Amino acid sequence: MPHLILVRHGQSEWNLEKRFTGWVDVDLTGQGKLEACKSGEYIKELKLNIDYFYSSFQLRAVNTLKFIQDTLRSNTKPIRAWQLNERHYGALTGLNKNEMSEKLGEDKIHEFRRSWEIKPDPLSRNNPYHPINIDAYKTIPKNKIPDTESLKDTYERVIEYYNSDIHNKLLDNKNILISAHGNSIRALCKFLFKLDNKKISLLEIPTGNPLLINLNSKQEIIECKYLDKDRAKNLLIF
Ligand SMILES: O=C(O)[C@@H](CO)OP(=O)(O)O
Repeated sequence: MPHLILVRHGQSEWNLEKRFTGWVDVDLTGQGKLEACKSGEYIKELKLNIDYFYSSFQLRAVNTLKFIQDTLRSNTKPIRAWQLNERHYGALTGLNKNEMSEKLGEDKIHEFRRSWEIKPDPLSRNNPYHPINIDAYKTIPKNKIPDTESLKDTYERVIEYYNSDIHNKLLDNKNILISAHGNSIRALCKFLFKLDNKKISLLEIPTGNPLLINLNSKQEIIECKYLDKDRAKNLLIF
């Protein structure tokens, strides 16, 4: 019976500052590092052998995975996939979420954040926050780098990657851990739990709280739970 563990990175510097982050490569805060170590402890208690460790290209997910692997004393080389990156927030990138709610109204900002197809205006390629100007993304083909994304766009790249690289390993009974982001994990959950557009708009993913998904050999989900139960009340809507 294969296991899939999804972890959203620990609190980032811009989570703390409540800024739209997307592909900007910010690191973890002190609290985020603690959340990552705690995630490692919870995963260790499962006494599972994890065959593959994945992260996005982004520092906050890469470092969360490092803390987890250190806690597990695992030397397995992680696989980094840019397709697991956070949703690109376009022209909202870097702006403060509260200030933007005051300016454009809470409903509008909620629509940008949680609707399925609506996307912010594109971010100019001259903007220093644009991924083409960020070193960590140098190896990604330029024509694959978005200027803005809806959750639907994020879903398309995440699920294409999942189907081509991860699905077969689960079929082969391998245990997999993915360290990624709020919206790339929401995309995966929409696919795995067959959530409709209404349900996915209600799904929030907590930082540093591993979601354990147990599958059967046909890849049907038989159980799913957050490992930090105290921080998971009212969270699951699957
Ligand atoms: O800013 C972001 O990149 C994401 C995740 O932190 O935010 P939101 O929850 O608004 O989608």
